[in-house]
Amino acid sequence: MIKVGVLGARGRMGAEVCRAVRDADDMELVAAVDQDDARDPLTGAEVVVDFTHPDAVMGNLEWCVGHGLHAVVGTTGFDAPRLDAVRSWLAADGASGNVIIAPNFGIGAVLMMHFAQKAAPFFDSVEIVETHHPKKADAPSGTARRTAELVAAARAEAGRAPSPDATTSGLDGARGADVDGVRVHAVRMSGAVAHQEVVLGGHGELLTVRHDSMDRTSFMPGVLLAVRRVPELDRLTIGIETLLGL
Ligand SMILES: NC(=O)C1=CN([C@@H]2O[C@H](COP(=O)(O)OP(=O)(O)OC[C@H]3O[C@@H](n4cnc5c(N)ncnc54)[C@H](O)[C@@H]3O)[C@@H](O)[C@H]2O)C=CC1
Ligand SMILES: O=C(O)C1=N[C@H](C(=O)O)C[C@H](O)C1
Repeated sequence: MIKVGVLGARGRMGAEVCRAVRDADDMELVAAVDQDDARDPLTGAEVVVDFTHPDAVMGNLEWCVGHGLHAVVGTTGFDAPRLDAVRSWLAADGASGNVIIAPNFGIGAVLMMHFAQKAAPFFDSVEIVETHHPKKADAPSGTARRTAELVAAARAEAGRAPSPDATTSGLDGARGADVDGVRVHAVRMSGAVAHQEVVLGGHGELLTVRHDSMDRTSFMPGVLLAVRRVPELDRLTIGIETLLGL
C-alpha cells in the first residue's frame, strides 16, 4: 500500500483527491491537512499530494523535500525562478524525494496540449482561450501558460514567425496576456469547471483543439498515476506527459 498525505484536503481538488485515494486498492490515506493544520501527520506518508494555493505551495514543497517525502503537485503558479528553487532543494545534500509538478492532471487536457504543440508549427496564427470557474485565484491558468510555452517553443524550433497582429491601439487587456509571444485570454464564468481552446489559423482555415473538464474527477486518474510513479522518477518532473509515453 502506498501511504498518501494530502495538503489542501478541504479544498475542491484536495477533497476529491482524498476520495480517490481512499477508493484506490493500492493506496492508504494517512494524512489530510489543510491551512493552519500541523504538517506533522504528513511524515507518515510516502507521497504527499498538494492542491493548495500559489502563495502556499512553495513553503509546503520545501517542507516535503526537507522531510524526504515524494511530492505530487497540482497547485499552479510555477514560473522559472520557482522551478529553479525546487531544483536547488532537491539537489541539496541528503535530499531523497522526487517531485512531479503538473499544471493539469487530466489525460484529455494533456493530450490537448500535446496536439496543440504538434499543430503549432503548421499555422500562421495561434491564440489560447481558457475558461474557468470564478473562484479560481490565478489567471491565466497554469495549463494555458504551459500550453503557450510548448506552442511557442515548437514554433521557434520550426522557424515560424510570430502570429501576425496589426493592432496599434486598443484597451489594456483586449489582446490578452503575452506568454512567450502567444496571446492567452482568460474567461471566468459561473457554471464552468476548466476548459481550454487552442485556436490555430492558416490559409483559409481554422483548427480548434478543445478540452473540457466537466467535473474534478477528470483529474484523478492522472493524480493517482503520478502518486504511483513518482518514487521511480528522477528528482523534478514537469507534467505527466512522459508518464503517458508522450
Ligand atoms: N494540476 C491540475 O490538474 C489542477 C490544478 N488545480 C490547481 O490546484 C490549486 C487548488 O485548486 P482548488 O482545489 O480549486 O482550490 P481551493 O481553494 O478549493 O482549495 C485549496 C485548499 O488549500 C488550502 N490551503 C491553503 N493554504 C494552505 C496551506 N499552506 N497548507 C494546507 N492547505 C492550504 C485551502 O484552505 C483550501 O482548502 C489551484 O492552484 C488550482 O489551479 C486545480 C485543478 C486541477
Ligand atoms: O483552478 C482550477 O480549477 C484548475 N487549475 C489548473 C490550471 O490552472 O490550469 C488546471 C485546471 O485547468 C483546473
